[in-house]
Amino acid sequence: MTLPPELHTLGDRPLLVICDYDGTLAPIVTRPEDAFPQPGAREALRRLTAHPTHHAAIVTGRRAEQIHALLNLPDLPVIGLHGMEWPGEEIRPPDEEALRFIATQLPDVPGLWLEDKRWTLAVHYRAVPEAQQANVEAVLAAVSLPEGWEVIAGKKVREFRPAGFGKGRAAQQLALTFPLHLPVFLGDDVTDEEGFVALRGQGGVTVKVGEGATAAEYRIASPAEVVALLEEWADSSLS
Ligand SMILES: O=P(O)(O)OC[C@H]1O[C@H](O[C@H]2O[C@H](CO)[C@@H](O)[C@H](O)[C@H]2O)[C@H](O)[C@@H](O)[C@@H]1O
Repeated sequence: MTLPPELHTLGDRPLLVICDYDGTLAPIVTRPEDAFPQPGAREALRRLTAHPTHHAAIVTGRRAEQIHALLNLPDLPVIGLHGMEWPGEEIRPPDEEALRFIATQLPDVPGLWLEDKRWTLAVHYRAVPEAQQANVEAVLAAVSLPEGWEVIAGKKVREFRPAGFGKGRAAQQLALTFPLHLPVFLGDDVTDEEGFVALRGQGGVTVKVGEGATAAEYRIASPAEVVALLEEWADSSLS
């Protein structure tokens, strides 16, 4: 494993380590309920959460409660639903009419399944036969959106959500909450690109996990490499 050398020496500021979950802390698998953390991820995050100077947080497209169930780290802040859900904050009621309107337009294709997150709707097509996936993408792109809604692309998923959120805003807000810390954002998916752009604008460190075009400054290969970095940062102390 050869990690970008700059990531070993991030300077003398305490770190604010912001991680995405799927594809970053857990390998991508067929069924979201089977996406268990990469070995070592939980312990490294536990140590970062308890660290005297560094901080850690998760920013995810999932519901925060799912991440808490998977990681079992109650003290680790989790921002869920692409920035809609913040620890200790009341989330506005879901727009059920908008969700119904979207659902009525979805295609009935074998293998397609809906992940109802109450506030957003993720349409997964990983199990649709490969030859039909481009067509499914086109149909999902043509769904007529309720006012104030948007659709975002992820790995074999399209997610319908209220506009005005996103990982970029979430990462920015976290960075503003800890202005003395150096924000570091690790993510693997298209939705993480907003986070990379936002934090590059604030002098943060951005790390893309895996292949694909990216706005991140650095790239590493896999969740196993994420764990190696988290362990190293959890070991680091400021002199
Ligand atoms: O922001 P994240 O923490 O990365 O969450 C993004 C989405 O992750 C999940 O779906 C993705 O991972 C699944 C498990 O590996 C995979 O089966 C699926 O194809 C991927 O799209 C999750 O189900 C979504 O709700 C999240 O938005």
